[in-house]
Amino acid sequence: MIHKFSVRTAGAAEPDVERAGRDLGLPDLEIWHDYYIQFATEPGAEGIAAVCDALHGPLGKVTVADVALAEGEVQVAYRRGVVDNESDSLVAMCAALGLDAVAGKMATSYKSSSPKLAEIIRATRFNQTIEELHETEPRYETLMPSGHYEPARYYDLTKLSDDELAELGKAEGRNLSLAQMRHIRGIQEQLGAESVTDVLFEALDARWSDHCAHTTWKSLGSLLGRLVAASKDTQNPNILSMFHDNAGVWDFYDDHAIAVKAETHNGPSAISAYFGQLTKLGGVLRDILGTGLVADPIGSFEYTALGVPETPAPIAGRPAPKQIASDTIRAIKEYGNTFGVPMTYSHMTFHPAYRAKPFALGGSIGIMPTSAAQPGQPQPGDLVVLIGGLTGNEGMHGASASSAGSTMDVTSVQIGAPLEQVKFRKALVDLRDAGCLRALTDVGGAGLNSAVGEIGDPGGVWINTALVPLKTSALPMWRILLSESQERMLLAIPPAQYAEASRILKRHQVRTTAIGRFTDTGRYTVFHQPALAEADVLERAEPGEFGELGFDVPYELLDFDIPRVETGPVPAISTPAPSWPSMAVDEIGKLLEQVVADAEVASQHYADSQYDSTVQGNTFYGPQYGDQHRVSTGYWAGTPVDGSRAAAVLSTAFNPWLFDVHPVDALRQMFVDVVAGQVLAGVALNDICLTDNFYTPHLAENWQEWLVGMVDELAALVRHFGVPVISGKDSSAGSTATDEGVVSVPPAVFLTALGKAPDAAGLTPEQWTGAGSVLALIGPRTPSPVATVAGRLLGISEGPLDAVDLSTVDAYLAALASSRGSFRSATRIGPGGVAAGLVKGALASGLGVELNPEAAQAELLFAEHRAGALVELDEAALAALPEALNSVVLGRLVDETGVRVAGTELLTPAVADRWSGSFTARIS
Ligand SMILES: O=CNCC(=O)N[C@@H]1O[C@H](COP(=O)(O)O)[C@@H](O)[C@H]1O
Repeated sequence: MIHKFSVRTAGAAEPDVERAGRDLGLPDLEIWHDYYIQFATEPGAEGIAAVCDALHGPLGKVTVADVALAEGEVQVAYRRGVVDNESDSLVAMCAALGLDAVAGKMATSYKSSSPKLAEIIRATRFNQTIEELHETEPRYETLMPSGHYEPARYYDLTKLSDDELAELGKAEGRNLSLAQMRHIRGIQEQLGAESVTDVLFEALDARWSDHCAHTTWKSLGSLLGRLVAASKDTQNPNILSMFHDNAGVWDFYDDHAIAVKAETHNGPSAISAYFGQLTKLGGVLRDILGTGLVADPIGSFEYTALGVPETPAPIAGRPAPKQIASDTIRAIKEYGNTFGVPMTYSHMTFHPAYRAKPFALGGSIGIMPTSAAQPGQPQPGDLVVLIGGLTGNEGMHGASASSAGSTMDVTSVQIGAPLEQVKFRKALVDLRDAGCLRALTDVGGAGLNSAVGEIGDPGGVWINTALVPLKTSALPMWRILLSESQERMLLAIPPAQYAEASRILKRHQVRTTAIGRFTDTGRYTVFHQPALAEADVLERAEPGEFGELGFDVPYELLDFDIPRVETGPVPAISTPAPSWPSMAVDEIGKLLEQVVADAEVASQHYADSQYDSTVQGNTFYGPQYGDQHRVSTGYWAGTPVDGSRAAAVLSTAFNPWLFDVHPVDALRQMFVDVVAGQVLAGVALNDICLTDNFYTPHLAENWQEWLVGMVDELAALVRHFGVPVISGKDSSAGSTATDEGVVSVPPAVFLTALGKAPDAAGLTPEQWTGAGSVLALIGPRTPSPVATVAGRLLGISEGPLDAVDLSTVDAYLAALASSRGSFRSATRIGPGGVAAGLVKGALASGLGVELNPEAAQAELLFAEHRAGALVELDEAALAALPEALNSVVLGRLVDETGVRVAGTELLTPAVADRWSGSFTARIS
């Protein structure tokens, strides 16, 4: 029997619901969760009352049982085939209450008197790929996912023609090419086997995907190798681990190290922005946990570029940009806040090239003892231990479909459940400290196949998929292997440590199953043998009879050589350089109103304020500052080691409009921007490292040339500045076939910088400190209007980017490091240029600035000098500033708030309002 429990707010609507009601134009909106629970034995009135009590807790909620959906209410629930993560928690909760539940399901209900309720919810809060919308009470016969084990399929590839091979390679949503299928036929022949299984096809489809094997980068001439070689050449002693683990590891202070990683979830976020964005954060936090022998996440960051909110989705049925925006905010809030990690940076960009497939980047940094910085190596006989969430029929082909840019369907969406990850986070740290771990890795893209296959390489490993705890009653072997169900980790535990490890995991309520053993056979072996129990795995290192064999293949047969693609030089673009128009002060004022309303400049407080940035108590600075208004900082700093003032400093640089114009020149500007920003904050040049996230199209003109050109430029910059790149990810399928034709993202790379400083107190503050001081512009200039916010608004779209001379930057950085101490405050110059910096400086501090009359020119105010900064200093300190800072005085700070030039107030109420409200108005 199934009972329904609706947990509703007892009194006034919660702020979140009120906000949602306002956003959706439904002022009387009510939102609540319905939990359906299937019991093996009737719980009775007392049991039902106990469940009600447990569900609503003491927080001003009431739970009503078995109340059907009424008129004026709509409910959104997962489709019947999609298994709900809450099911497990509901069953566990009932067990704790002494009730015999077998399955559960959660739904969200909405109520309003508006006749448009269903229409609005369908358009904004509903994902038809994985959800169903009910206007009357749904009838469930059972909540138990039904199914029976489907045996593996066997194919004798030696008997198939090329056409048949090609067809088989693409069957069931696979993305194997004919060449790859021929290679698999070669494996069959070398094994002397009569047939091979679909399990092997699927395993190799994932293993050889761009996501797992970086095929695009390899085909263009070992691009990753070029970056690694350049980073090695820096001989930077802070590099503890680079590109050979789940994250890069940078030496810190006090015998600690910091792991850093960012990755993207572009493909999934285009289908389900909510789950794509949720799992981008979950996935990257797991990467940090799975680095070395466990790093503990101390910060997350995220960046999303999506289409213009006022435009529809270019593919029918896909979420429109506005929905992606609100789903993103909801997802980031739900994962980050629940996991308990401070948000260090978040930003949303609206750019038409991302309307088909957003740029969904999630990142994290974590702290670890230096002794745990290196990844472990499983030893023969060690147990393969799977911990965390259950495995279900979701995230299928996530890695290969996103790599191939092919259609992703219902089952390719990953579903996140942050609480599951909260449980094993602490358990992993305890396991590390108790010396129980030989090695570990996260389970994410390409599921167990990637985790087991990679951690077992080259020594050897076997697993029994029949031991994997499932959400559904049955899944075929290949689905168990490929499922990208979230919140799982894979551990290598020596048998002698297993008892202790299980005790620790049990204490943290983490599901733990030994599913196989590491070996010294050099073979990767997957089979399904229900007769081999976990106790047998714990007892003996040999599997015995395989039962149904998926594959048993030497690792050396699993390599697939990628043919080399030759590329030409990056295209030469010669367009004349436009100049800024001359503008009267009132025209400057009008332009400023528009500039501050652009999403690159406007306050994103609506989103930022929903993300917890102080949890853990280590945040020293950022991600916002300002006594009067909250303005995004140019960097975040945290002090993650107890009792130490040493700071980790995080900052980013990305601007798609620059990459639209010239990807290689844009990369140079972004590199110099992020590095100069770190030096400005107070980090020494050789204490900075980077992570890269390349997101490039695969069907746009010259995409290969641009990609190679960008990688070579990045390698050259790494060598020049001695700033290494220590981790990264390439997402190389940024072109999407849409109803309007192919839409491609610009070839681009997002840069994240991690720096360290011995004392957080020595970092540069950004808030203006007081009347009387002088405000100056410093740094190498990039005066072109091209790709600036103001330039876009003025319709200037053609022309080159400014060249940045590296020796000028060298001299500037040296001067910056030596004279930084004389600045009372300093900010990076970002989108919107000096003018945006002045407006934000005044709004943040409540102080004002009187600009020199000659400052009233468009170029000075709106050019985005990307390596430069706005600095505040005492007049007396001006004379001592080194030449290489290239300083020019802009004006003087005064008590009366505002930005005044030639007697005109530029910071009008309209400017302030547009800066505060534009972002919110566009996405809500
Ligand atoms: O599973 C959680 N997260 C980590 C992860 O490995 N995700 C994998 O990346 C794909 C998106 O790639 P993109 O479209 O950005 O190139 C996604 O579909 C997953 O397979």
